[in-house]
Amino acid sequence: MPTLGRLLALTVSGQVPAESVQFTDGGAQLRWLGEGALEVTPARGQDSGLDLVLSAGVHGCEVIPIELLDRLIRMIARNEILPRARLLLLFCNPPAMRQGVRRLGQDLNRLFCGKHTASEPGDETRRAAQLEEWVAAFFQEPGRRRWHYDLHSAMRASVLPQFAVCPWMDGRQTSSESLMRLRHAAVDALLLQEKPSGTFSAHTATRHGAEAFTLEMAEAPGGAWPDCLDEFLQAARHWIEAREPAQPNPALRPLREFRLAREIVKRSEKFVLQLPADIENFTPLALGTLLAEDDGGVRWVVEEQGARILFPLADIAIGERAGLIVVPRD
Ligand SMILES: O=C(O)CCC(=O)N[C@@H](CCC(=O)O)C(=O)O
Ligand SMILES: [Zn+2]
Repeated sequence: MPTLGRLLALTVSGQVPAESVQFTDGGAQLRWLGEGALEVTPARGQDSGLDLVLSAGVHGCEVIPIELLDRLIRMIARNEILPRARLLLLFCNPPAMRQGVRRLGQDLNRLFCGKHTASEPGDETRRAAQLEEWVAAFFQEPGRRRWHYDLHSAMRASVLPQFAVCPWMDGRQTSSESLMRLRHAAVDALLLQEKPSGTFSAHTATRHGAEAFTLEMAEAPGGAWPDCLDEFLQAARHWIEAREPAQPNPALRPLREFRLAREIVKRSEKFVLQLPADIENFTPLALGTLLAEDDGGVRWVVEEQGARILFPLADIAIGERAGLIVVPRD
């Protein structure tokens, strides 16, 4: 296998590869761009006109997405997957990956869309700028299809095991093909964001017009690898090979769509989340349930029909998100 197929090991060990350009046996070019970044160009005559970014490790503790991307890169390097798309493959936050933590300084996934320029300079702001530069160079050619899947893992069980977050965009339209693609990747639900944000998928969607999603992959409790992760790998392989599903699989249930109703934000040190620490994502919430309390008698109570909790987290700084209340989309 070309040594660049070991991008994850190179990234974690901080090594610079001896050769920055290599070829697979099938003639695809692998080009190391810098720490954690590999560009793949299909063999001559194989390019289908798709530019695909797959990223993982924005949060260094989310190991399942890192492992999924590593597996795909190795399969490409071993010529087991023959790319028919240009690929930009990114391990986004090497220092946090080395330490196995979500973040070392600032949350990298809040610094895109240029927000790094207005933040305290540090490793994360520099990395966000670098990732934005690589993406801009990658998406340079007009007229090509642009997709980005930023792989995450919510680090807790979920009633709907795999889900996607669609960033807000002015006049956003999610095509039926992109929804079908998510369903084929064993994604159960889609959350549509209602306002601009500084996530990586928001950046590629709003700045480069890419069809971009944050994908929250299922957990593998106790190392038990659920089938939906293999289904995702199979779908990702098809994206890389530019093979669209021939026709909708009638066995697939439609994607369940949700929208953000409210964001619970910690306002003071007195903030207390009144939910079990191990509550699953997408747990239904009864009307009137007390979710959190904060200074000055502030009470977060469920007021929305069909509400569910997403990303509950008590251990956060003041001003940060402690959870999302989501509701089914009409
Ligand atoms: O906050 C959590 O519980 C972890 C899951 C996570 O990292 N989610 C992403 C979502 C990004 C998006 O809204 O597209 C994040 O918070 O960055
Ligand atoms: Zn994450």
